[in-house]
Amino acid sequence: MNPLAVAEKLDTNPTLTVLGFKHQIVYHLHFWAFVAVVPLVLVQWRQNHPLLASLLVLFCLNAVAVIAFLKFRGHYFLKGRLFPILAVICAIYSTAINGHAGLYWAYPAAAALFFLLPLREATAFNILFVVGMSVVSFVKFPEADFWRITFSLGLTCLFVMIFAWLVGRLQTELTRLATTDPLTGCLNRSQLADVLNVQIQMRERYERVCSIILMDLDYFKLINDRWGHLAGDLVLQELPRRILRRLRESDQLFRVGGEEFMIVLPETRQKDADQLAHELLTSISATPFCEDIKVTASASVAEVGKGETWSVWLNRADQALYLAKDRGRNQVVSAARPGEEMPAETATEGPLPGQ
Ligand SMILES: Nc1nc2c(ncn2[C@@H]2O[C@H](COP(=O)(O)OP(=O)(O)OP(=O)(O)O)[C@@H](O)[C@H]2O)c(=O)[nH]1
Repeated sequence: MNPLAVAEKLDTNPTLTVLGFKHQIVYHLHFWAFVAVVPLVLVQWRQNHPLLASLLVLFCLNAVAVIAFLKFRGHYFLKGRLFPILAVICAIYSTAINGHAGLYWAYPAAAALFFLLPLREATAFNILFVVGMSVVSFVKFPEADFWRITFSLGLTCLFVMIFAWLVGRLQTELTRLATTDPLTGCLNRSQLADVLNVQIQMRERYERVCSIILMDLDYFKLINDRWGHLAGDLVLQELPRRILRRLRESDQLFRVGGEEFMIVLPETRQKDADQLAHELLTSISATPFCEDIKVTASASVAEVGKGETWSVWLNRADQALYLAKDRGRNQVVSAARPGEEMPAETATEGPLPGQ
């Protein structure tokens, strides 16, 4: 299967929805908080509370900046921390000067903390917040109210913390499911374009090299036909284990098709990637899979060229892989340099599995 054709459809991939979950939360919390707080600026200003009004203006400016950054740059700054810090300061100060009218804002502020900060940070921050609110309510309200406020705010924090913790776990699991292939544990195609684009930017900005290896098992259909689909699956599971033994931490292994894999090798020249590809093919063919299934693979190698898009880069590797298959399989072919054509070849059949 041509990985190019599939990766082209990434824009409509539901995986992006899972990966964009945190951005969505940050966006909506800032947007609706902005809508709610703008009228409060006027109210506090009219009630002659210039400091609180200024803090709220700062809060609104931060919200606008975060929304704009998310909309136009696709990221936000300070990990969204200014929102909870300002919200907490405003809620405590407002309770100190406005009494109950300020206290009501403590509850949404406490909840927002858990959705904007990492869980531990949010928990620590919320403990400080509840202590701060308790001190203010002890000074400001009758003792019965102090206890009510402390317990109700504490309980709200606990409930939201449990909810945020469960949502966080679900999000982690969903991200894992969305980005990895369940059979082999390799990365799936969902982030292929992003990963290649990062390497292209490194090439353009800092002249850093990067190569890819495309690898396709030979006559895999025959393995399925002869030993059964389950044995085929076992071969597909064993293959990444053999490949990963030879890779560096920074290398990434993708399953881009049924029996087709791609390795991204940052900081690796074509010559070195070519040598690695030969070693990988040897490690595949030298020892049978599942004790008696002899497997070979064909591979191609392509170093990223200057000014290339990821699809052109991948296409060069794809052409070279076709050539490796045409030349009889169980071999590595280096991709043509950018702009050059691959030579045409007449097909020769390689050894069949088990032979
Ligand atoms: N067991 C198993 N087989 C799979 C899986 N995904 C794809 N396949 C099989 O892989 C085979 C790929 O066959 P082809 O595309 O003809 O390629 P091939 O037989 O390897 O031949 P060449 O690539 O030309 O050497 C098909 O029979 C698919 O059913 C999988 O997850 N498990």
